[in-house]
Amino acid sequence: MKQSVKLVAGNWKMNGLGESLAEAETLAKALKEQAAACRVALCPPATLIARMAQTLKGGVVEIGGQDCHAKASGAYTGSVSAGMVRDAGAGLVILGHSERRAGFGETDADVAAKVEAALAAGLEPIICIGETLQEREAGQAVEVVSRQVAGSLPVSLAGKAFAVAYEPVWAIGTGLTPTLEQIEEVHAAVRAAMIARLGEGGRAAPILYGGSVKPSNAAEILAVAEVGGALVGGASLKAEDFLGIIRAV
Ligand SMILES: O=C(CO)COP(=O)(O)O
Repeated sequence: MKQSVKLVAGNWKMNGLGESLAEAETLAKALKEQAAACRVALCPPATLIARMAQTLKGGVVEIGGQDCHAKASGAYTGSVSAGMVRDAGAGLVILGHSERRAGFGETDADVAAKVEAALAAGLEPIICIGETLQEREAGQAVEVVSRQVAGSLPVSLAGKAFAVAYEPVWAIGTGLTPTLEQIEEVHAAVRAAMIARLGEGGRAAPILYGGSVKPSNAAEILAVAEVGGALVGGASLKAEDFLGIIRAV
């Protein structure tokens, strides 16, 4: 099976003010100097994209947004379009994170519309999917992520640069992770759903794992079949932890 180069992306979420900004900038500068065997991206809050793009200029570390609106412009107070995210200096954008699905009511159709907007703006989307604890316990994890892939990935993605991130909701920020067998099972199902949706165009895009990734578990998780990288939350705010994860690839 064709595997693209691994991608390790840090999702800073709504962090990056005061002390956490100082720490994040230290990390960004350390990353710039670091040779990595994988693609590395940082996804700061929208207000910090331009600043981080400046800090990381000339290096290999990429920048991503955490969301964008589905429309290109207009009367959408408080929103930021994909074109604006791109213009600020990002090349990627996280879409459909479970915190947006749960907290802002985003549906698969909303996510698919945002993916179209991201592609139109020249951004590489990282499309997040993942089951809740209740769904996992009901034995529905594979069914849920397969449905999310079918609903959140527009067919126009075939042949484009993008990634899918499998983030079990119950593993985010909890310190809990699925077993390696569970990760392998879901990633295989996600790949099958991507191929069912996009044909051959669903074969190459990396499927990242996200949820309590840290230096101590990164190597074993990233070695699982079909794990094409990691989407890292908490540990991406600490230089030592994020660098440890990158070294583990
Ligand atoms: O939500 C995540 C990344 O998008 C994962 O967060 P944690 O790494 O903090 O569990």
